[in-house]
Amino acid sequence: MIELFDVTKRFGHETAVDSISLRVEKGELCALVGTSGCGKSTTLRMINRLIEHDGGEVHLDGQPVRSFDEVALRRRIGYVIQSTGLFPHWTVARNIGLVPRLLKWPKARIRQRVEELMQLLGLPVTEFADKYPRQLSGGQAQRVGVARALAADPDILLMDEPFGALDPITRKTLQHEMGEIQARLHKTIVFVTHDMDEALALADRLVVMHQGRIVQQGKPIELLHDPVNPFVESLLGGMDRGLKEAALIQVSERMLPLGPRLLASERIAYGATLSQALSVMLWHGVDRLTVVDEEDIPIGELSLRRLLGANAA
Ligand SMILES: Nc1ncnc2c1ncn2[C@@H]1O[C@H](COP(=O)(O)OP(=O)(O)OP(=O)(O)O)[C@@H](O)[C@H]1O
Repeated sequence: MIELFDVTKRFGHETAVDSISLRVEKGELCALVGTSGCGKSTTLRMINRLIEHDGGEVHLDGQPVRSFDEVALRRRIGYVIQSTGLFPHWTVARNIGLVPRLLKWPKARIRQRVEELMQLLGLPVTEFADKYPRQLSGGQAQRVGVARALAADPDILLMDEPFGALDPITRKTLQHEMGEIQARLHKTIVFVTHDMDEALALADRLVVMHQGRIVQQGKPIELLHDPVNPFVESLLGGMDRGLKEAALIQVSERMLPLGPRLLASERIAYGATLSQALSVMLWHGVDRLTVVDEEDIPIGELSLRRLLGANAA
C-alpha cells in the first residue's frame, strides 16, 4: 500500500506538488492524469525517492519512505519510463536481470527468472535474449523495460508514460497485455499517462491533478459520471464521455439471450466493447447485432433500443 499525506514539493519558488494526499491499496492500479506540468511525474518520483519531498509524508506499507535505505527502496520498487532507460551495451537478458544481479541472486535463478519474464512479455527467448536495445523496435524495448521492472518481483511498480512513444496499435496491444499481466500479478501500480483512454481502461483508481493539486479521484466510472468541475469533465472527454464509458463495458455484459426472431445480419464478438458495437451499428445503419463467440457461433443479441432503455432506467 502506498500513502501520501499532505505531500509537497517545491523547486525554487515554484510549488510543483501542493499538499496532496493519496492512498493506493495493495493490488490497485492508480492512474495519474492531468495537463502537462501538473506534477504527475514529480509525485511518482517522490514514491521511490528519485525526488525527495519537502513536506508531508510518503509511506509504503505504513513505513515512511525516508526510513528505508534509498538504494534498497529502489530495488524494491519497479520503475518504467517512456525512454526505457535500457543500458545500450547490454543484451536484453542482461538488462532484464539487472536488479536480481544487484540483489546477488544465484545465476541459475536469474536465468530462469529472465526467461520467465521474456515469455510473459511476449519476447521469445531464442530470438531476443542476445539482442541489444538498438536492435529492438520501440514496442519491444518497452516490453524489455516492463520485464526489467518486474524482475525482482517487486510489490510496487511505478510507470511514467510507459507506452507514450509507441504507435497507437502497439500501444493498444501493450495496454491490453498490461491489463492481463496485472490481472495475474496484482501489483500495486502508480501509472502516469496523458492518454485518457489508457487511464480509463487500466485504472482501478483515477487521480486527476491540476497545478500541483489533486482535483478529483475515484473509480473511472464515478469520475465519468460525476466530474467535480468543467476542467475534469473536459479532461475526461466532455461530450465523448458516453462513448468512453461504453468503451469500458463489454458486449457480453449487455447482450440478451437469442430470441425467436431472425438473427441480425451484422455480428459482433462477445468480447468487443459497447463502443465498438455502437460503431458497427452506426456503420451499417442497424439497431440490432448478433453476438458471437470465438468460433463465430451466435450466443446472444445486442439491441440498441434495449441499451437506450437500460441507460434511461
Ligand atoms: N528538477 C526540476 N527542477 C525544477 N523544476 C522542475 C523539476 N522537475 C519538475 N519541475 C517542474 O515542476 C512542475 C511539475 O513537473 P512534472 O514533471 O511533475 O509534471 P508532469 O505533470 O509530469 O508533466 P508532463 O505531463 O509534461 O510530463 C513543472 O512546472 C516542472 O517544470
